[in-house]
Amino acid sequence: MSHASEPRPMTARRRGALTGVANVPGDKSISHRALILGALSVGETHITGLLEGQDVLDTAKAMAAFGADVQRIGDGEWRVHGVGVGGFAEPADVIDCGNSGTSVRLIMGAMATTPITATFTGDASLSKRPMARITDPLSEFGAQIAAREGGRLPVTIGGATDPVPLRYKTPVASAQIKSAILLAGLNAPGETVVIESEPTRDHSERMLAGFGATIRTEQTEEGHVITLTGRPELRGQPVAVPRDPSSAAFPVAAALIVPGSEIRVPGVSRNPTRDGLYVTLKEMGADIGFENQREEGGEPVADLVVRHSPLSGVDVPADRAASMIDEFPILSVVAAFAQGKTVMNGVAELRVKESDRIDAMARGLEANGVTIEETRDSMTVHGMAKVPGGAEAATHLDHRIAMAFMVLGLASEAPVSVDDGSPIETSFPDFISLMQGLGADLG
Ligand SMILES: O=C(O)C1=C[C@@H](OP(=O)(O)O)[C@@H](O)[C@H](O)C1
Ligand SMILES: C=C(OP(=O)(O)O)C(=O)O
Repeated sequence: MSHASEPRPMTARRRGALTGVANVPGDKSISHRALILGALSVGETHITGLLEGQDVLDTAKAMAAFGADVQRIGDGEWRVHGVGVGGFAEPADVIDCGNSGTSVRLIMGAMATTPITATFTGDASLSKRPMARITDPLSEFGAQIAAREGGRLPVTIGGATDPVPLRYKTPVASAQIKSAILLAGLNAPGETVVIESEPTRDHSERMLAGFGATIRTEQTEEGHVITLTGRPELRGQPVAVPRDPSSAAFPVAAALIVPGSEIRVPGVSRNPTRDGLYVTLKEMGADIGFENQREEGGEPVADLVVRHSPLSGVDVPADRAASMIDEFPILSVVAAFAQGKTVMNGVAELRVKESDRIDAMARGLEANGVTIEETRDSMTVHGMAKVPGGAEAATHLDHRIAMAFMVLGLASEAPVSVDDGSPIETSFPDFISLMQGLGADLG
């Protein structure tokens, strides 16, 4: 699918308090994995609550291209009949992953140990992002790789004919690297082992176990060690996707900084490997309640109740970064309204997301009157009683940058604009209507 949509300028303005219920979309990470594991299973996977954002739709289309039967049967309700581990067919065309790092990296892993060839492309943002972190370990399984200079897309992978299992220590904390290796390990004989220095989101491990793989996680002197036994027969499963804590972060942040607000965000995943933003906001003094804590679809979930709160700046430790890696843009907006400074440590990975998120936030916040300092792997935001606003921020094809600046404009003195809000489609297609439903003036 091609995503060369027209740029969509957007503006957000201060108005009254935000109130009501925010039904945020299904979790993006779990949605991708439900489709991929469904495609690698025998029998039917019935998915409810799937995020129907462009990133996930690109994964669905790719799974059909590799031979799975993928059907949409209603709002967020999908059915996948898979081909089984090692059963992928060679796609007839190039696999265009659009803006989605998760799609391209996990799918490269999923096909790399099957003797077929596939070529992967993406949009201008994805074409700048590093892929050698995935293709290097995949070549150790026996896959043949051809990539553009610097290991960028387009990448062509000739899957290994006789894959060998891998023992691999990830060079950076990344669930995408871990997941690509585990998915490749599915069709290698013996045990594939991934060692992480910091634990990253564990949806692949939870879901692989749920689909019938033998997988275990141990904390050893080497680090966080995940061991998968190859060549399982995965069986299709029902998957109820919980709501995405990374998407919930935007209405939650807006309610915290807009005076008088009180909102409810039901059914949000509270997976501890995704919880760093919420831990940080509580430390800052945020009034967030976690009601009706329960288990849904193998994940802990809760209903969030969020009220406008006076906030104080904090130091976010580097070892928390992986558990909130996509939330730093919106945290930097919240930090602008806190008393004192907020220091975000160990965030170098933000430089290789859909945009260089440190640079994108720093330039946009500065333009809107906020003082921010950056190093290669840290960001410091100086909070202020009144945030001026009044400027446009560039979003660089990055949905989280676009949503973060829209939230800024809901509480700043003057309106805030972005040059292009169209990337919001990738992860949160109903963002504008959901925020308008809470009383926000944006669009
Ligand atoms: O595995 C996943 O679903 C994701 C992992 C993270 O990327 P990295 O693995 O590159 O940190 C995150 O930023 C991305 O939005 C989703
Ligand atoms: C980094 C992100 O996604 P991806 O890597 O899948 O493009 C994100 O959603 O913030």
